[in-house]
Amino acid sequence: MSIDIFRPDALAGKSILVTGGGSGLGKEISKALADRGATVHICGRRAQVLEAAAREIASSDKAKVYTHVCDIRDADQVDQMMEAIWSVGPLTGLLNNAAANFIAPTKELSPRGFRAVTSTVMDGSFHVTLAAGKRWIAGGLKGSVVSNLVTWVWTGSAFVVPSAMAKTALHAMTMSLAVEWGPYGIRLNATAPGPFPTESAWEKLNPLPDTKSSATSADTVPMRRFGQMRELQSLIIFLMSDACEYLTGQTIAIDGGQHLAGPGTFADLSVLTDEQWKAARDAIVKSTERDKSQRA
Ligand SMILES: CCCCCCC/C=C/C(=O)SCCNC(=O)CCNC(=O)[C@H](O)C(C)(C)COP(=O)(O)OP(=O)(O)OC[C@H]1O[C@@H](n2cnc3c(N)ncnc32)[C@H](O)[C@@H]1OP(=O)(O)O
Ligand SMILES: NC(=O)C1=CN([C@@H]2O[C@H](COP(=O)(O)OP(=O)(O)OC[C@H]3O[C@@H](n4cnc5c(N)ncnc54)[C@H](OP(=O)(O)O)[C@@H]3O)[C@@H](O)[C@H]2O)C=CC1
Repeated sequence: MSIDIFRPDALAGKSILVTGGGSGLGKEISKALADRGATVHICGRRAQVLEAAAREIASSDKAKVYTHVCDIRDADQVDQMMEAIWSVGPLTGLLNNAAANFIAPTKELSPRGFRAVTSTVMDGSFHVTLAAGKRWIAGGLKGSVVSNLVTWVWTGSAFVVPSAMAKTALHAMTMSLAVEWGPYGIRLNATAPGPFPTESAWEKLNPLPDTKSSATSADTVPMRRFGQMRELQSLIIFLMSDACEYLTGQTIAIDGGQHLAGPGTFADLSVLTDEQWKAARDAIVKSTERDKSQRA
């Protein structure tokens, strides 16, 4: 049966775990999944944050939202959470969204600082993916894993090296398990969002107003704006739905073209006026005419 992802009940019958669903992008995406009819499980380390988020997510009487206090860095805690979820009903989808990050010169990072980020992003997301995947395989169930990554999986990024490394590891996990688990009907895809300002990320990545990086600025995005939550919500609904089950192993950038507009391209020329473009053309024609005049 084909699924229309624009239907309000496109995710009816789905049960989806959103890690880090208590705040930021995870909370907004959870709202959209619940709105489309999915049962939503959210996890994080702060009970009060999760409870407050659950009240927001369950805005309609029909929505079912479950909260789980779980530190995804701890594989035993993850397993206990999965047991609790499966006692309600099996998941059909997992959004690896929980993350840790901060800007820092790499030479100043302590081993604990490095692990604070990588153990959450890489180890934590792996623990959750494995805990869901082995239950799907044992039960003969299909599943969809989506991971919120970042465009640094293609470009790398200075000053957030543990995050860039750990997200790139998840990009490799997405491609690798898409192949290994494809025969079981388990799909793995990922998103690579550009800047979608959230309170927590901006506090950690943009702590000083006068040292704003182009990474967290709209000016360098070809579309000249930040991402809008509904755009990321639509992409995740699509990836979690049954609309396009042949799609697996892909990391999809949703960044207004930001990562393609790097300093090694001519992206900065988008500020040129028509007059400047005409002057540039005239100068190029002059150069070409000189070359031609020197040919035999
Ligand atoms: C291209 C588009 C632009 C936007 C792209 C955005 C891409 C990705 C964004 C994100 O992922 S944003 C997510 C932001 N959210 C979070 O980080 C939430 C979770 N964060 C935390 O829990 C903390 O911030 C934490 C520091 C990451 C971890 O906390 P934890 O309690 O586990 O650790 P601590 O004991 O506090 O510290 C451990 C260790 O880390 C060192 N450290 C902490 N902050 C810094 C810093 N700013 N610089 C250098 N080192 C730091 C700390 O000193 C500890 O090390 P030791 O001193 O004990 O050796
Ligand atoms: N905002 C943006 O512009 C972009 C964000 N992204 C990605 O999107 C995702 C969400 O980012 P954003 O909403 O901005 O960030 P937030 O900081 O708001 O969200 C991170 C969430 O992860 C949870 N979390 C952190 N550590 C753990 C842990 N050990 N166990 C369980 N939960 C944990 C936090 O809850 P708690 O502290 O209670 O545990 C929090 O709810 C991240 O993966 C980020 O890398 C990617 C590109 C751009």
